[in-house]
Amino acid sequence: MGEEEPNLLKVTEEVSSVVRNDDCVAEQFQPGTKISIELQQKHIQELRNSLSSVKSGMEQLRIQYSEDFTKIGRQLYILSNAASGYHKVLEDNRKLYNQIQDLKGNIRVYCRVRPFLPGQANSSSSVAGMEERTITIITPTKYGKDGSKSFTFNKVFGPAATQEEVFSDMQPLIRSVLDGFNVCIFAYGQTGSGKTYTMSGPNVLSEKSVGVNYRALNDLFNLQAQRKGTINYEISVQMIEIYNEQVRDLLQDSGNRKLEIRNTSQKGLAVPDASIVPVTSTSDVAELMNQGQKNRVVGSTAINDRSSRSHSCLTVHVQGHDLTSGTILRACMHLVDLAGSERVDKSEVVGDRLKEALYINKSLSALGDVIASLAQKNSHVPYRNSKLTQLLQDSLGGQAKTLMFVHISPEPDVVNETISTLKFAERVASVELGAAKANKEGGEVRELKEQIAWLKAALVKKEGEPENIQSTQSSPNIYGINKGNATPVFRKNRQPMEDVGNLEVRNNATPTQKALKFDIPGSGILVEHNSPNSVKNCWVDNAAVGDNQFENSNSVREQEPNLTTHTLLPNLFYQRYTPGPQRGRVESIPSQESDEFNGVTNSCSSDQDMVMSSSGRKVVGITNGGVSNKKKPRAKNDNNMTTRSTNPTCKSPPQSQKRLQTPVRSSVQKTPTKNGKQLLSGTDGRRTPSGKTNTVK
Ligand SMILES: Nc1ncnc2c1ncn2[C@@H]1O[C@H](COP(=O)(O)OP(=O)(O)OP(=O)(O)O)[C@@H](O)[C@H]1O
Repeated sequence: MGEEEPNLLKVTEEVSSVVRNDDCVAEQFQPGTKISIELQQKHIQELRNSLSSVKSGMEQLRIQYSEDFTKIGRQLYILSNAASGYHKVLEDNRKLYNQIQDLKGNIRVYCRVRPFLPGQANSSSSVAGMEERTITIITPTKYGKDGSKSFTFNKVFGPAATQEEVFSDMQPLIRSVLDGFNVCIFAYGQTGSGKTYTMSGPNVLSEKSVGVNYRALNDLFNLQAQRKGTINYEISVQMIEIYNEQVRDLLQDSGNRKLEIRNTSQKGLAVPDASIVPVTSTSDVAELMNQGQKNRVVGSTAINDRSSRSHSCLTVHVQGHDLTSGTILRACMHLVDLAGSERVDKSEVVGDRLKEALYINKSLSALGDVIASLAQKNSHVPYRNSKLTQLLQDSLGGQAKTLMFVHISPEPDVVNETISTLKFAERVASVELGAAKANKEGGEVRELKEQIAWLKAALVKKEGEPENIQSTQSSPNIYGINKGNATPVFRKNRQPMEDVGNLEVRNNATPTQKALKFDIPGSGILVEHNSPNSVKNCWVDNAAVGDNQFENSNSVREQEPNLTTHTLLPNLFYQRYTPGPQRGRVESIPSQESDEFNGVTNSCSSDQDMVMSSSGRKVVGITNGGVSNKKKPRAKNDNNMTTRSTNPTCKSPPQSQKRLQTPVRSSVQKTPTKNGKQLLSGTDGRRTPSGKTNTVK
């Protein structure tokens, strides 16, 4: 404690001196300092106040902004909704437009613009603008005052469009093949504009870059699997090319022979001799496409180093069997990659390439002529001027759903070609084909086919009999079928009813069947020219077949010497007996339209097409025309008629056949006479459109 005291004193002294000093200072500055401190305090207070008011202002602003943002957000939301609604409306409009086009049967036209290729300067493009359905091209002044021209199509795809986008837009069309509609998609455009890219893909394929062909089949397989429980589908493909006006099989690697495009043919194939390969998976398809692409003729030109020198066509055949209703549907889809039109001065081709170019241009110009005729609704359409138009005849003039994919290049130096391509495409879009029809065959048609099969079998038997028809007229057993062993022949040659219903020719068709060429109802028509006696006994043909059919039957036969009667029969028969309101109508083709008629059957599904042709717009239906007209009054005498099918020895027909037999049997029991003469019945018991039965003398 003694030590601490001096320290304490020292500190106290120091403090007192500081206080004194301060007092002195305060005394020195007191008046001004006090004022300034007060001022500063005041300013500080003011600053504080203004800070807090700024703060509250800021808070208000923040609230205001957030309210505004919320409002803007809401409005944006409403706007975006409206925009998407607008797009939906646009999309709906497009769908409705497409539906109208479907109903009118317009050929749909999609346009795709190729991007600039790597290494190309892309500073300027001839495409001035694109919308959903419109494309505007910058034109040389002669095409328009404002230097641009617009074209409208069903859909326009810009250079950035992916393969997937392109495919998804045409997917519904492609899918309709499984509902029995024939479909044709063909890629058109100047050389190097991207047709092969769209249809097949680029040279090196990836999952993303594969084209329509592969995607289409893949999609069909998916649907096939989805519908497995209800419909059984069989899918097979053909791949051909038309090179220098010759049709070649792309699925045959060696010894490729020239094929013919048929007017009517076995199984309704347009090119029956081309390989047809069943496919069940995408790997099958990939393999086939590789093979096909490998076999396709390509060559290098100044415009495209892998230019297709041929038109190629992948045809997908579909047959579906509805497990519940029993309905059979058949349809086919052509996927066509046309060779590109080219100006030979630009493509700088010589020799073989030049020859190819000339063939390509010639066939494309034939296509142009066909389109022009169709657009003008001319009665004569020159389908037969090229193999290409023959192949596409059914799609361009038939009841298929057809889509043309027009391709253009963006380079300004080909703008003239671009414009003529787009003009052509506009013309194509104006062609109305009439509503497409599904190739479905319901129970009634199948029933009739079964009857034919049965009758055909009876005739097979009859052919083996020594007696001719004339000599047996008075006998109830006029065909003597009971004398032979009808049943085994019938059964041996008869195919399962389901198959016969489709009237397909099987490879196991026996020589006996082939020998029937002149002796079945359909071929009985042919007999008329050669054997007048026989025709009197042709109890189906004369009742309903017009003269033109005789001619056409002959022409078919001349062109297709190898066709069996199985092929001829259904076509001719179904021309006459079609279900529905057109049933029983007869084709009458003016001679100047022979082109059209000859090709009308160039069909994916010939039976059905013949059915359709009787109701199609190109066919003049004359119910009472031709021979049938003459025979019609005889229908009144049904009860007095006898018929081949009265033969009691014929083995039991299919269920449906029994129905037809009934009136015939009763006619046998009644006296088959009129005016004291015995009559040979021409009735087959089938109803004519008027509900009467067909009869012939
Ligand atoms: N949409 C596209 N995206 C990217 N490249 C494309 C597109 N379209 C085409 N190409 C490329 O452009 C080139 C020419 O295309 P492509 O061979 O398909 O033309 P083309 O119309 O079939 O020609 P040609 O008629 O001479 O056979 C190819 O290299 C192809 O890969």
